Amino acid sequence: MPGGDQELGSYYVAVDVGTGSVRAALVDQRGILLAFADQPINQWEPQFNHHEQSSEDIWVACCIVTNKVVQGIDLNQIRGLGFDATCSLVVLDKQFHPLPVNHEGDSHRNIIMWLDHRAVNQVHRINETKHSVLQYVGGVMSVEMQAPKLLWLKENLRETCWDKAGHFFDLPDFLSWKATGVTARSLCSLVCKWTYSAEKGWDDSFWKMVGLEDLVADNYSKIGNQVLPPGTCLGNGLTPEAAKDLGLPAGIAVAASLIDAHAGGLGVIGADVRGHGLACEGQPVTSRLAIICGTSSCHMGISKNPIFVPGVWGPYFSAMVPGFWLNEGGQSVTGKLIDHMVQGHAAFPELQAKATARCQSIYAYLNSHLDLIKKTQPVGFLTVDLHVWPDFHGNRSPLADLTLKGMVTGLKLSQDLDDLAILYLATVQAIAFGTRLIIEAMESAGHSISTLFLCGGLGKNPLFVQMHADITGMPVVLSQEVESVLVGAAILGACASGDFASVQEAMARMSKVGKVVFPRREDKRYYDKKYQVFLKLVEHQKEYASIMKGD
Ligand SMILES: Nc1ncnc2c1ncn2[C@@H]1O[C@H](COP(=O)(O)OP(=O)(O)O)[C@@H](O)[C@H]1O
Ligand SMILES: O=C(CO)[C@H](O)[C@H](O)COP(=O)(O)O
Repeated sequence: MPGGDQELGSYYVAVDVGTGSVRAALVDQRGILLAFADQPINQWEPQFNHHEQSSEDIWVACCIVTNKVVQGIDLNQIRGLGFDATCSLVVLDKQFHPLPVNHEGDSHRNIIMWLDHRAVNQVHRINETKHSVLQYVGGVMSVEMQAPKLLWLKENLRETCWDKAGHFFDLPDFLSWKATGVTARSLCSLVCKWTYSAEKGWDDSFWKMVGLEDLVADNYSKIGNQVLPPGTCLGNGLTPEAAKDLGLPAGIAVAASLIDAHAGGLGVIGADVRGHGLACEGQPVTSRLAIICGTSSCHMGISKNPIFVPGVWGPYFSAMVPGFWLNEGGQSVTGKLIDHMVQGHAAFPELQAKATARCQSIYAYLNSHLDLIKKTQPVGFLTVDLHVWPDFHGNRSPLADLTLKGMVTGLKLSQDLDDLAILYLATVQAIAFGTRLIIEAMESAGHSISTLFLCGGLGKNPLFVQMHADITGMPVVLSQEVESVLVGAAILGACASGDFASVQEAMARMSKVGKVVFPRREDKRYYDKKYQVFLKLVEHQKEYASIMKGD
């Protein structure tokens, strides 16, 4: 009986390809992780703002982790496989071999990563068209989406890449193709990153207007002309060749995949919240905002009707939860920014040595160091005169301005560990203020959000979580399973296997509330003042730019 306790022996394999590593898990029908493995993946930055990866490397990493998580179990118990991955662009030739996305002609590096900002000129021209598809990406297309990257390849690598290309995949779709041989794309990737409409399909006039008419002429075969809802079972399931690579049984169901943030959304947003004293209890699921915080942060809010939020991606129909519209706010670098600030500080070697001596992560060490130096005041008050604007890689939402830069005000001559810890705190706070700005934009356009569901690597950082609660004034729910993105990928595998009738049913069964972190209301006045400063920072940055532009 699907979903019944007698089937607790049915397992799903979930694979999550993040920016920095590939993770896999063996997950049961209750959404519990029985085994976990991870493997770092290579990134190349051949020039500033060019970020590349290798689809071959990534597949090898997927195989390493899946082989590990199924060790010692009866493979007959595995019912389905689900993939999620970052929304990076994979380029293959007509025989499905990698093609170079770089001037060096290195075909091993055949992925333009999501955070790559090489196509600034191209996205600017796309936005100047004011084409109606732009209404569905928050009004302004991001340089991180696929159309500007395709145009860049056509204009810069015509002979070595563009003319030879047979297939452009979003990374999640590349993985499902590799596992099944099916080139169908997921509705999630095409709607969110490629301007496809769940209701109207491709818009020929857009591709012609931006100079990519060759994709239309080919009936979109290079970018996808068969589109399936996430969780749909693909073809005949896992091919014998992929089964051998992954260490899994041939023929098991493989799901149409999801972008990683969307898998995180599925993994957390549908949990039963009864008994936790949360405002969203008894309220529609649209009162919940999933925030997936890894290298970047993604703010996933759903609605029954389309909501147009300037500067926030979407509305996207059925791209995450079937039947719901999705708005996706985001911050292009969050985990990456924290790492950048901490690792670039003069006291970093001292921090590393002290953390290693205590067998702690550098972040656990910094958090305990802040607790020491705060004395009797709340820890957040240590940044009364140190403020950060976090857009070191442009602003994704809600300002949708890739020219914005990072700012720090309140620097001193000291370079000791206290100084590093307080800069780290101010950076974490700045990211949380960015989330507050995104939530305000979503609410003023019609969303009504009361509760945050946070996951991703930064969910392991209690300071990051508490600051998000304090600064937004909303409770933050953490899932029982820290690796909630993998629960989302497992939900896909479970749906593809036919064990659940719908994504909603699988979400309700497999995502579970763990810890709830409530805001410290007594600190509200302080954070409201710091938020005023935060808003001034960007106002001033724009003034500086305009002064420098003037004669
Ligand atoms: N144990 C930890 N404590 C605090 N922060 C962590 C921890 N582990 C990871 N992080 C943060 O999470 C970020 C990576 O998150 P992750 O979800 O693994 O990223 P991605 O999916 O983009 O590869 C890192 O940049 C780091 O700042
Ligand atoms: O654009 C995105 C989702 O739509 C993500 O930012 C991108 O996929 C990278 O994710 P992560 O920071 O978890 O590696």
